[in-house]
Amino acid sequence: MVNASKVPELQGEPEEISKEKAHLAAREVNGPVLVEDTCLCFNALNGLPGPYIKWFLQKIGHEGLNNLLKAYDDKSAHALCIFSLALGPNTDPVTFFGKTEGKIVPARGPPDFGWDPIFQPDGYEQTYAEMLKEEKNRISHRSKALDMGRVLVRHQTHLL
Ligand SMILES: O=P(O)(O)OP(=O)(O)OP(=O)(O)OC[C@H]1O[C@@H](n2cnc3c(O)ncnc32)[C@H](O)[C@@H]1O
Ligand SMILES: [Mg+2]
Repeated sequence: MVNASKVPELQGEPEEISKEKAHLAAREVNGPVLVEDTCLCFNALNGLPGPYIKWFLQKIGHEGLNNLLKAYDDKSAHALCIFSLALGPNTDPVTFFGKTEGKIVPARGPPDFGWDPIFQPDGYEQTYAEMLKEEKNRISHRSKALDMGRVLVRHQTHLL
């Protein structure tokens, strides 16, 4: 387990942040690490809040996030999950990710997990929060990232 306080809060594009975080964490533990980050990217805002969604959610909540898009007709967004696997401090981390397209809506459904109530995936009438867990897991950014991870590991046996 890495002491998260020793890993600096990085800024930049999601993939760079994830890779650098894995690299720093691998240096800290002097061994292999797998890091995961989740971004919520508003297309009208060129991808923001993106990797900073945790802080935006904490500070302005679901209503504030909806308000950020008030000035725009485009409410589309994507949920992005990025994993980076660093086998050690001296190897380049391998990154895999998954993306689910959708739109930002006024909160609906149980408010117990993150921004689930304000994200409605394309092709669905329900928000992530209104879906059954199994249904969300089937289409989620995270499950797509893990699918890509499985494919990568299968094709790169030297990773194991
Ligand atoms: O800073 P770290 O240690 O990564 O903490 P974290 O895992 O809570 O933070 P992330 O940046 O990875 O997550 C971004 C935010 O998105 C939320 N979140 C993550 N996965 C989500 C999902 O599938 N649906 C809704 N919200 C999610 C989570 O609660 C955070 O507020
Ligand atoms: Mg995280």
